[in-house]
Amino acid sequence: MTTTTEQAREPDILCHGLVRIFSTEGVEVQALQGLDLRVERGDVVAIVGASGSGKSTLLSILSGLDRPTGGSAVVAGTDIGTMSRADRVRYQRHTVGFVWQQTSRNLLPYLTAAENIAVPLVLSGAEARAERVDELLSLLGIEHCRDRRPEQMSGGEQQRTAIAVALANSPRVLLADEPTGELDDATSAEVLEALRGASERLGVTVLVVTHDPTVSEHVRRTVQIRDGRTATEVLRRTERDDSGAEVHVAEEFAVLDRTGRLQLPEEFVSALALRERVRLALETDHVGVWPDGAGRGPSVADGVADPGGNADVAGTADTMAGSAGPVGGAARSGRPRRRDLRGSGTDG
Ligand SMILES: Nc1ncnc2c1ncn2[C@@H]1O[C@H](COP(=O)(O)OP(=O)(O)OP(=O)(O)O)[C@@H](O)[C@H]1O
Repeated sequence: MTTTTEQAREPDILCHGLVRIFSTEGVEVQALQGLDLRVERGDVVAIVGASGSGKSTLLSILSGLDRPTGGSAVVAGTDIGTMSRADRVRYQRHTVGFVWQQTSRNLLPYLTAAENIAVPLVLSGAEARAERVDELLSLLGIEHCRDRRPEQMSGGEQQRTAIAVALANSPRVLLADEPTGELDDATSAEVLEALRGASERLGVTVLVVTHDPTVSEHVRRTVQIRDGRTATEVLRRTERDDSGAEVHVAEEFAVLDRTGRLQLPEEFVSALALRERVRLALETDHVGVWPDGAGRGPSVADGVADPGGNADVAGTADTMAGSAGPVGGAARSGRPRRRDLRGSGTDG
């Protein structure tokens, strides 16, 4: 039996080896290629990645609109791959809320903000609806939009109303696909802050897919997807420096999956012209990676690595903690041409 303490520790989103293959006219596209992701309860996480990397496919699966071809996805204790049709309705009504990029998908155009927020409450047979509508209008700072239809609101107000609709039935997880895609920078910031505020006040877990470069100012964790897999993560925290001033620190990590695979950053691959095969060596506190054919890599016979003239791309136990920049950091002395990703950078 699962105890309350164990439940509190369970992540709200747990994906293992998630695969989604689309087949159209005999052509197969692997949109997700064994994606692993863990999001703790109450976290706000941004998913970023190039177009076609699999972000929307991931969100469709987590929202119960699509099924994975392989692997598993468990959201707030519900296994998405095995749920029945009835489970799905319950799941979409009570466990997850969604916000899409297009307002037309989020709000009914002929209803006011208050009426839109009431719709999911009516569908689920909730009581005390008027109080809940008031509470959400106030939480999202849109009381002034109560009696306005979407066309009478700004883009940001429409998206904040959409967040209120998504939160109406108190879901554990809020999924947002490009919620700021049609907004200017200032309005995007308002919407991202609204998501963060909702998480802080209600404890809801938020996963937001975005191209918005300013997202880093609003979330503590950004996960990058590349070719259908989680590739790197940036974690941010606030610290005090020696003079007591507040500084924002960002660290970049590579993601190591359960089978030990990790993706090297593109910059590293191109900097050393790594192709097809690389040489690896286990050192006392890190793993070295050398181009094949460099001629000076680790000796297979004695297992001793010779880093001279090569770059050492991996870090210590935390694998690849990097600086605030895309990738890069201070070189260590005594190891020529070495680019070390460890160490903290400040981004503000
Ligand atoms: N229904 C589908 N049928 C066939 N291929 C699909 C389908 N949906 C997505 N794909 C393909 O899967 C891959 C991942 O698509 P997805 O929409 O998840 O990417 P994305 O990262 O969200 O991209 P964008 O940022 O442009 O929205 C792409 O190659 C896409 O063409």
